[in-house]
Amino acid sequence: MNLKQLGWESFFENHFTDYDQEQFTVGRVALEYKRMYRLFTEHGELLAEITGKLRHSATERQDYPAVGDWVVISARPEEQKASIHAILPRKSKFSRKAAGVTTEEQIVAANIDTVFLVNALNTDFNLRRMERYLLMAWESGANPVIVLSKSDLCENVSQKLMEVESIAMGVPVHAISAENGEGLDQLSAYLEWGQTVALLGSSGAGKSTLTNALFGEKKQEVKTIREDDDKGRHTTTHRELVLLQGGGVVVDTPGMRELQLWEADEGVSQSFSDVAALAANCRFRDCQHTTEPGCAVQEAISDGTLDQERYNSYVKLQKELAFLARKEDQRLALAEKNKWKKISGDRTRVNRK
Ligand SMILES: Nc1nc2c(ncn2[C@@H]2O[C@H](COP(=O)(O)OP(=O)(O)OP(=O)(O)O)[C@@H](O)[C@H]2O)c(=O)[nH]1
Ligand SMILES: [Zn+2]
Repeated sequence: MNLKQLGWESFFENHFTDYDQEQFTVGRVALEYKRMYRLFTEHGELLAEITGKLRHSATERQDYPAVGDWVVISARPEEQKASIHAILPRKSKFSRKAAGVTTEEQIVAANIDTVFLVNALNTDFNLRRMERYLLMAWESGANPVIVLSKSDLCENVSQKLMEVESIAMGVPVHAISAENGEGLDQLSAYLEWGQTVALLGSSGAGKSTLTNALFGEKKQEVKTIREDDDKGRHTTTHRELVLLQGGGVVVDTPGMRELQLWEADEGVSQSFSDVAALAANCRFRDCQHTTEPGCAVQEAISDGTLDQERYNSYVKLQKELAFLARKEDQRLALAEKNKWKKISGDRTRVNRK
């Protein structure tokens, strides 16, 4: 496998120079099991475990490898195995709140260049949802592209395109149909050699159909490793990174389907830069945009330049984010405490020797 095709580039290379090049090489995580990782490497596919040292220094879930991560490994190609020593810094990442009572960050996929925000042009069409997806995309560090699918089922595509462009804030918007192939060629620019693409969108939006239409015949067969377990020998074919022939990589993880909003402060200001620009013109610095005199936001709503629903959506997201931030603060305090417990625990063990 060619590292460049897998998405290896100077960003990662620069970080890899910190490691001994004689001893280590790199791989990209294609699938995550409970304790094992399936990696794409120069030596083909390897099955890897993280070293005790890495496990020991990991205090949070995000300290463990995720699909799409580039990891520093020592490879044992003859056994088709490897050990993961470190995770290289992530260029972008999609996270979600890990299930449970605490809001721990769980990384769903890392190092995505472009994310297709897929929304169907029929009954699925919902600007408020698109705003949320945009927010997640900005927050992730990947470049969003809005894909309006099922254009064959829509009578007024140009009207819809205009509506979307009003909230898209300069993000490219493409109307496509996997059914009749319309617009598909516009997407190929994002799928060049070495590029990593992911798709986000609600169930039924047409992600799988689009994936098949775009990549169906391009999927590269990956030589599978046979592995032993107590049930005997078998081969797994499922991968969450899909390699394309002559192209890049598609991330296809179930986790992307369940994404929730996570700490998206920066995303809010980018997605709602129109609201932020208006708010800067309010007479009072601390204007709450409710009943204050000289409120530019309320003015814009009443003269129709700002859509009331868009503003409501902004307020709602702000509230959700404030709530998440409070939970996150509590979680960080706890993580810090646990880290110190772990460190002082180590010291106790050392002292006892
Ligand atoms: N008419 C038309 N139907 C489409 C198009 N793309 C997808 N569909 C149909 O929409 C339905 C849902 O498509 P999927 O690709 O399974 O949607 P998905 O987003 O992958 O859904 P999940 O797997 O639940 O996340 C299927 O019945 C598709 O045949 C299109 O361009 N035109
Ligand atoms: Zn105001």
